[in-house]
Amino acid sequence: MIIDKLIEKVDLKKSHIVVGLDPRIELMPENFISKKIREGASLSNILFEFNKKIIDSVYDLVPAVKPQVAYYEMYGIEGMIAFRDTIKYAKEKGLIVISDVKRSDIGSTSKAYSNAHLGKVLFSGKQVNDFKTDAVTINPYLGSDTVKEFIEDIKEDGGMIFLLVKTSNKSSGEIQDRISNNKKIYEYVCASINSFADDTLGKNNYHSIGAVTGATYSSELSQIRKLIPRSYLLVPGYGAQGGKGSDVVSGFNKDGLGALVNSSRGIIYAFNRIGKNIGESARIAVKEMNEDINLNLKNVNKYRW
Ligand SMILES: O=c1ccn([C@@H]2O[C@H](COP(=O)(O)O)[C@@H](O)[C@H]2O)c(=O)[nH]1
Repeated sequence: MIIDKLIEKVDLKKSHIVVGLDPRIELMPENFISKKIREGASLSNILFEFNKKIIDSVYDLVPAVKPQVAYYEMYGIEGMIAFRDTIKYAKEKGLIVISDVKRSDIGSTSKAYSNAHLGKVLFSGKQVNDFKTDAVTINPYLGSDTVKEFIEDIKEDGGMIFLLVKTSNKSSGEIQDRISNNKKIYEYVCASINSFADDTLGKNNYHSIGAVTGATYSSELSQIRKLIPRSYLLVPGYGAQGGKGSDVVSGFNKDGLGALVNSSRGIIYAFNRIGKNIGESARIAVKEMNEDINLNLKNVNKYRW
């Protein structure tokens, strides 16, 4: 099961970090782009090579990466080729890949999304779902029938899903924090996560249905931790959105596990701050982030190693 492989890698690398792979041409160093253009590289190759530099520099330090599909879709077919190649390469380097696709739709269409990212699609005997990954993010606000389609696939194939619970953006409370029958809307999502989780418990006592909860809402993170104790939390919002190590510790359990903290811009564009090349800067930024999180976990007696 991916949840157990993930925990194995967390332990091996002593890291709770997910590196976000959100490539944007206009944020890449100019000399990198112009060299690639001179060499005749395609757009997909430029995007992939940028990600490859990051992956090659951090794969031994972190358990997982998270490509956000929007940064590939925006570049059309070329972007999606880079998305496919990035997933494949990251897996080859032993990383868990969480595709941030935030999918869901009516049941039959959810099934198609699930097939695309977690299942198996065959044509003429050949597997054609190029974007097959380890885990995906899901928007649960369409209701349980949409989520169940993904759960069928993870039960069959061992993958993971992370349901949006309390997102990191400024206005996430407009709907997610609304109260109905004395409960916030996101608390209903937590209850549904517990009810979906049957038969997905791994050997480390965490199940395969996780939740996305932003580092920018530390007290909600702490509450959500208690509401869904056996779920892994995917925690974006560290770094560029202002989240710090001290904000994310409430997302961890006493066993020192239970949360994966994502940073995208703070790592992949760290060359702006650190001044070394793309890869070296990303590596330094990951080491700093790891230290920050692990030190804060030690301070609250949740350091595992
Ligand atoms: O609530 C959410 C859900 C997803 N995200 C995604 O995480 C990264 C964050 O990037 P940074 O550059 O570290 O801010 C990005 O892909 C978002 O789409 C999130 O931020 N909040």
